[in-house]
Amino acid sequence: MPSFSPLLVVAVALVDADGRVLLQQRPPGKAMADLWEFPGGKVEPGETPEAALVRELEEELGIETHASCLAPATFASEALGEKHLLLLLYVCRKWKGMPEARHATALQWLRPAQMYALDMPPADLPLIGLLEALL
Ligand SMILES: Nc1nc2c([nH]c(=O)n2[C@H]2C[C@H](O)[C@@H](COP(=O)(O)OP(=O)(O)OP(=O)(O)O)O2)c(=O)[nH]1
Repeated sequence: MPSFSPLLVVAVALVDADGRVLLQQRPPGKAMADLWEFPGGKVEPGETPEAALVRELEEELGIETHASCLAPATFASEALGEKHLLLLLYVCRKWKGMPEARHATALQWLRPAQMYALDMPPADLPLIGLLEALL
């Protein structure tokens, strides 16, 4: 019998005043180590996607934002091992604080077109063109 076990993940394109987007590098020892990703993470049971993203941004980058500053942009849908990843991507242009790499190996700001040169998770690749058109 076919089964569907969704993994709900939220992520964000933080966009600065120059139209550049923040990516973070996943740390060694984690799944997809060293790949460049949009900040975010799994939605916990009982959490709204927006609350999860506000929480992840505080935990991972030490920045503060609000659900009203998160604009839904697009999504990715991709098999991931036994599960199926549903990644909701938001755009955010307003936050407080300077992002710092609390969990990631490194951070970088770059234009969507520059992302093609980086190693990113397979689910993220279709998102690049969409961000190029959007930003
Ligand atoms: N944050 C993020 N995760 C992504 C992206 N692309 C992608 O395939 N993923 C996958 C990698 C992981 O399987 C999953 C996110 O899980 P995670 O382990 O990073 O989430 P988390 O921060 O809640 O971490 P943890 O508590 O499980 O350690 O989504 C992306 O651009 N950003």
